[in-house]
Amino acid sequence: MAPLCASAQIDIVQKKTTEAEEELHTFDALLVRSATKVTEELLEKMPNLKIIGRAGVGVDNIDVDAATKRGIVVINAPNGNTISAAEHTFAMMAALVRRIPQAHISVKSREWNRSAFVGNELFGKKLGIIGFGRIGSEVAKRARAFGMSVHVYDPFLTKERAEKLGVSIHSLDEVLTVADIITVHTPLTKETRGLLGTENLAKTKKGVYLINCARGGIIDEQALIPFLESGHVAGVALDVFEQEPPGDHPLLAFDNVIVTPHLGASTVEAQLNVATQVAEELLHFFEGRPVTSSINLPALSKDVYEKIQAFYHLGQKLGLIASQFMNIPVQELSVTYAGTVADLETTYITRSLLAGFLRPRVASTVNEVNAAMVAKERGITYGEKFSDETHGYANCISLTVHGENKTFTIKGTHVPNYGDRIVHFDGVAIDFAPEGHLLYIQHQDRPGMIGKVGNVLGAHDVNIATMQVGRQEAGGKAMMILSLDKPVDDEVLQALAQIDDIETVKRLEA
Ligand SMILES: NC(=O)c1ccc[n+]([C@@H]2O[C@H](COP(=O)([O-])OP(=O)(O)OC[C@H]3O[C@@H](n4cnc5c(N)ncnc54)[C@H](O)[C@@H]3O)[C@@H](O)[C@H]2O)c1
Ligand SMILES: O=C(O)[C@H](O)COP(=O)(O)O
Repeated sequence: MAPLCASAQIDIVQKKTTEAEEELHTFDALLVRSATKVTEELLEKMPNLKIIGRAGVGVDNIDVDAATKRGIVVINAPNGNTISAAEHTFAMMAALVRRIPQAHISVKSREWNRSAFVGNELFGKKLGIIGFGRIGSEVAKRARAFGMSVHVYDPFLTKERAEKLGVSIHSLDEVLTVADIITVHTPLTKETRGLLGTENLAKTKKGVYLINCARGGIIDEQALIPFLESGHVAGVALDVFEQEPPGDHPLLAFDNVIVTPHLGASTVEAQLNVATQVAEELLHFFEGRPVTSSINLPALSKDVYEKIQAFYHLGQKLGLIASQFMNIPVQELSVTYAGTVADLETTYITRSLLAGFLRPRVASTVNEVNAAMVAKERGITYGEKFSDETHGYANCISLTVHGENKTFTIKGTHVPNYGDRIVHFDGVAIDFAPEGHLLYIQHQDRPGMIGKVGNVLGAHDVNIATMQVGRQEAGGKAMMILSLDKPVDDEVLQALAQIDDIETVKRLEA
C-alpha cells in the first residue's frame, strides 16, 4: 500500500464493502483479497469503478466477465505470494505424514503417546502435482530436495520446462495411480471443479495422502468422506474450502484431516509483496501507463507500451472516424498493418481501434478491455492482416469497414515528432490530422467549390482552421476535409448540401 499512501492523488478508504454502501458509487478503484466477493450486483452499485486490484493470485472471487462487460480492468499480483503458498503446502505435507497437529494436541493435553504417532518419510515417495504453474513448480523444487520423485499432470506444461525442473509429465490417470501424495495447484475453473471427485479418487493408491492449498472445490469435499471412512485415503491437508469459513463441516470430524484457515499467502513477506505489486500497478493505470498483470487485457510491458503508444492513439482515431463516416450497421472490420507498426504488439492497437469504432455506437463505456466483447455482442467481427504496402510512409494502418452494400477504407500513418495523419480516405489520397471538429464534403471536381463552401461557413460564423482537398481524377469524384474551430449544426450541414455539385456532407468528431 505504501505507493498509494505516498500518492497525493489517491484517497484511501479501508472498509468492508457492506460498511461502505453509501460511498460505493464514488470509488474509482477497488482493492480486495479473496474474502471480498466482487459480484455483478456490487459492480452495479459502483458506476465509477475503473479498476479492480486483487492483492493475490486467484480471481475466482471476482466476476471478471461482468467487470469486462463494463470496461473495468481487473489486475492481480500473480507471483507475490508464490513462495509463501509453496512453503505452506510443504509444511502441510510434512505435518500430514508425521501427524504433527495431532501429536501437538496430544502433548498439550498432557499425554505422552509416542506409538500413536508413527508417520511416514517423504524421502523416496512419489509426489503427484496437479497444476504445474508458479506454486506447483516451487513445490516440486522443495520435493526434490527432500528426495521425492515428482510426477506432474498439467495439460499446458511443455516437455522442456518439465525437464528443466527435473519432473516427469504424465496423464492425470497416471499421476492418480502412482502417487503416494497428491497436491493440487490449479486455479478453480469449470474444468478443475471436482477434479478429484468419486471417479478419480477411486483411481488413487490405497493409503494416498491428499493436499489442497489451491482452491476449495478442486477436491470434492463430499466425495472425500467415504474414502476417508474406508481408510483408502490415509490423510488430507486442506488450507481452502468450498465454503469459507467451512462451519461445522463433516470433514473436520476426521482425525486424519488437518486444516488451516486459508493461510497460504498469510506471511508478512507475501502480503508486502502482493500489496506493493498491486498498488504500483494501480498507480500505473491512473497515470496512463501500461499494466502488466491484467486478467482481462493482453499483458503489455513498459517497453512495448512506449513503442505502440502512438499507434494506439492513431488506431483509436481511425476507428472513431470510420464509425461516424459509416453510420450504418456494419458486419466486419479488417485492419492491415504495414511497415514498422507491423512488427509491434498489434493486438493492443486493434483493440484500441475497435474501441474507437464502437464508442459512437454504444451507450455504455467501451474501451480496450471490453471492446472485443461489445463487438461480439453486436455481431461485428474483426481481423488483422499484415502487408508490405506502406504507400511510401514508414508505417501505415489501414481500416476497411464492411457494411451492408457499402465498404469504406481509411488509412493513417504516424509521423514521429509531427503526429497522426490520415493519408487515404474512401479511395482518395489526402493528408489531414485526425483531430477536432472535421467536416467531410464529397463533390464533383469543379472550379469554385472551395469558395462556395467558404462562403456558407463564413455566413454561419464558422471559422476554417485547415482545408485539404483530394480527388480520384480531374473532373471526377473529389473531396474536402475541413477542420473547424467549432462543431457545425444541422442547419449548416443542410446549407452546404444545397450547393450544386456537393453530394455528401458529414460531420466527423475526432
Ligand atoms: N492457499 C492460498 O492462500 C493460495 C495462495 C496463492 C495461490 N493460491 C491458489 O493456488 C493456485 C495456483 O496458483 P499459481 O500461482 O501456481 O497459478 P498458475 O496460474 O501459475 O498455475 C496454475 C497451473 O494450473 C494449470 N492448469 C490449469 N487447468 C488445469 C487442469 N484442468 N488440469 C491441470 N492443470 C491445470 C495451468 O496450466 C497452470 O500451469 C490458484 O488456485 C491460486 O488461487 C492459493
Ligand atoms: O489466490 C491467492 O492469492 C490466495 O488464495 C491468497 O488469498 P488471500 O490473499 O485472500 O489470502
